[in-house]
Amino acid sequence: MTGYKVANGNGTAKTNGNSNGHSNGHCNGHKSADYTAQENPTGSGKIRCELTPEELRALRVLHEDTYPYEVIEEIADFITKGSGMRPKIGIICGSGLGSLADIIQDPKIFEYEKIPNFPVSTVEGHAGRLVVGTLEGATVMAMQGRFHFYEGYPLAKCSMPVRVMKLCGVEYLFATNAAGGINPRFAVGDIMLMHDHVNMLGFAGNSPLQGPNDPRFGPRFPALVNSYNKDLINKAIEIGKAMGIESNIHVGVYSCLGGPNYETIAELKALRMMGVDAVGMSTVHEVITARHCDMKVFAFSLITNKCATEYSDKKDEEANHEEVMAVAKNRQKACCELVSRLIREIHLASA
Ligand SMILES: O=P(O)(O)O[C@H]1O[C@H](CO)[C@@H](O)[C@H]1O
Ligand code: HPA
Repeated sequence: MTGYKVANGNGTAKTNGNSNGHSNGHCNGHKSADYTAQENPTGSGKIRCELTPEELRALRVLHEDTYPYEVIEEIADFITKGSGMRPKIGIICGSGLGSLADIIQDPKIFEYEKIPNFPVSTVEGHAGRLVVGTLEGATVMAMQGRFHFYEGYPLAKCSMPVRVMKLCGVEYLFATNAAGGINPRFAVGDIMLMHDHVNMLGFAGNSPLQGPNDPRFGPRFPALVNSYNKDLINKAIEIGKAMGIESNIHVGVYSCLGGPNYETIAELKALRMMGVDAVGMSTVHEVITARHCDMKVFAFSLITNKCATEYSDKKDEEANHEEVMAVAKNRQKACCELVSRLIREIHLASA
């Protein structure tokens, strides 16, 4: 064993073995990739200048996770050239809410696996396609499938597509999610317009903006008060009234936890005491990234389950992804109408 550890980009550490005979402690003049020379742990005192394939792979994974401006630019070019469009509105579809992308007209579809340097979706209810087209006259791009921290992606990678959207020309981010309702006034199927968030991953020292800051995206220390656009919230409330679903629309605070496990009763009680109304495992890092690069943000949670905040033996009070998906499917029509009408207003106001 050479005995040192490299992060593999999934938050775990791997120990590299000296299995292929390359780490022999000699400089052989071979021009290798970018790396820091290590003192040879075999004790010969010489510097080892060649990386093992495992080390190179680990470095590549780390590099992929950093997504420099130029890489994001390449992805954005791929999408704008491939679609012939510079979309103005970006939509992220929550669990079971992929139909928000199905209503896009004249769609150009990009499978994530065919987009260079793009991660892949691994969660049921997240198809893994980027759809570019028009909706209510506005140019839009929608992520039918988002990336979550619990899938093993670092937060910067989870929200990297928001920067792609920015470089494609997007000015407005619409982020949607399925969430558990903690506010006792919320019913399953209600929609909570997000007006603020509690970033539990941030409390734990994790941010999509960690690492060197590239000022071409935004400032080192972005302010997050007023992250959720008040005009859009007010317009959405008006639209809710016009749709006759006023009593199912709330304005509240969302909190993102790491997942994939759902919360304990004690955690839910603590969140409620902190003023949280709905809980999920996404969205917050996307909003932070969007605000960092000065996008206007509108976000909502579809309440797919009520979170129990008292101890009980009842199985039906436990959250599960099948229920989340089923409720989202039932409410997709209302969610699509809300989004379409709001996009129409934005489009008309800017025409
Ligand atoms: O936030 P979205 O992607 O809508 O999904 C929510 O639903 C899943 C749990 O059922 C979690 O991924 C949670 O974050
Ligand atoms: N907790 C966390 N994430 C969720 C929930 C929940 O109850 N429902 C949907 N996503």
